[in-house]
Amino acid sequence: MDDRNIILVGMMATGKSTVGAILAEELDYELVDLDAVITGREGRSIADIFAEGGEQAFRSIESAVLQEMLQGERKVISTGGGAVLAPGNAEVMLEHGFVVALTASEDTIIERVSGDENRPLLAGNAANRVRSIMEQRREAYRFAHCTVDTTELNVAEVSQYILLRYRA
Ligand SMILES: Nc1ncnc2c1ncn2[C@@H]1O[C@H](COP(=O)(O)OP(=O)(O)OP(=O)(O)O)[C@@H](O)[C@H]1O
Ligand SMILES: O=C(O)C1=C[C@@H](O)[C@@H](O)[C@H](O)C1
Ligand SMILES: [Mg+2]
Repeated sequence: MDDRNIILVGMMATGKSTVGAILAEELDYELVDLDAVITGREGRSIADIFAEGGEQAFRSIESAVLQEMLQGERKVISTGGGAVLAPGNAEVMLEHGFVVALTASEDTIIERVSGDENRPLLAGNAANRVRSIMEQRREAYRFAHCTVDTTELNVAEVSQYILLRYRA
């Protein structure tokens, strides 16, 4: 039986947290939601970390927690959408598990984030921010071992597909 970690990367609202929870349950693996670990340890919201230290402060906490959480095996690690950005993080993820990139169409992401106030990078016109961030990150998720387009799949279907690929 394969004990490698499964690491989910991808743009905001592609389902990393939701699908990660399903996978961890199915495999009886430890669930690590990076955003939740960061807010739990910091005792403040992601929005507050951004407001108080800027995006750079958040990114350095995120990289440190990521590298720590990647140690060990039998974990499902749902990363935040920008965890792939800092130099070296992609390589360390590839070394420590099976990396799955979740994608979705621009319109799908815009619909999934509507009404959610917890993403500081989407402050202002969320639809325009999603378009511009997707453009900036066009190549950022391509390093993954496999990619799943979630636009037409429900979260159970996404999880089943990942399990098939993981066990193959
Ligand atoms: N395949 C899917 N079909 C329909 N809705 C989905 C799907 N995946 C996720 N969602 C919905 O989209 C929203 C965002 O999902 P989730 O929080 O899991 O995304 P995320 O990738 O963890 O985002 P972030 O990078 O901001 O942490 C939730 O309301 C979730 O139910
Ligand atoms: O895509 C991003 O840069 C982010 C996604 C979220 O998961 C959080 O990590 C934070 O809001 C930043
Ligand atoms: Mg998440």
